[in-house]
Amino acid sequence: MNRAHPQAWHTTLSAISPEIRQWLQDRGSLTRRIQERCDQFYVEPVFQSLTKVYGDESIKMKLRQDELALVREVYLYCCDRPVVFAHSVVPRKGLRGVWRSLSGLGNRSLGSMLFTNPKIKRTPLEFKKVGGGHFLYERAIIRLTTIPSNLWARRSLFTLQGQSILVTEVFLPDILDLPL
Ligand SMILES: C=C(O[C@@H]1C=C(C(=O)O)C=C[C@H]1O)C(=O)O
Repeated sequence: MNRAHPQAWHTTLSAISPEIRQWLQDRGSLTRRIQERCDQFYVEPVFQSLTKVYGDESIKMKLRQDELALVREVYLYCCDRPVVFAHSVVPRKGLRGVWRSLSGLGNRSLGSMLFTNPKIKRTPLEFKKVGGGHFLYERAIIRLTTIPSNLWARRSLFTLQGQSILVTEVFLPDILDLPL
């Protein structure tokens, strides 16, 4: 726990199970990792809007508090079970630039964009355990029938020609039912 900033995201993981660690620290495409372990993978978009960013995301993306960004939220499913809740943020200027195709992505995985262009660079992953009251937790649990007390989340920036998209993924309990 970062006592100075209890709300902070961490660049290292400690005292967690090897199973969830393998998911959290894998820097490859999460979509592809799930597809390799699940025959019926699909993406379900649940929210997309030009809105103000949440919490510390404005600091992370160097945006003013009142600046609008496109927020895309999806669940990644294996069969009929949600295994990841993803929350992605693109500043308005990025929407007019290199990330303009994001708004029309629909139920295609964002990973199909991010991991096919070698010019896209990714920052190191940050991790955080989120619980009641955190906006990521409150939104991630909407599709869950059994509600855990907290969930592991990770995030990183993908940057192309100086324009970034912040991708945050919240790992849902059923992800641990997939083979490692
Ligand atoms: C970044 C990836 O894309 C995944 C799909 C997303 C989407 O479709 O919005 C968002 C984040 C990821 O869970 C990936 O597959 O690694």
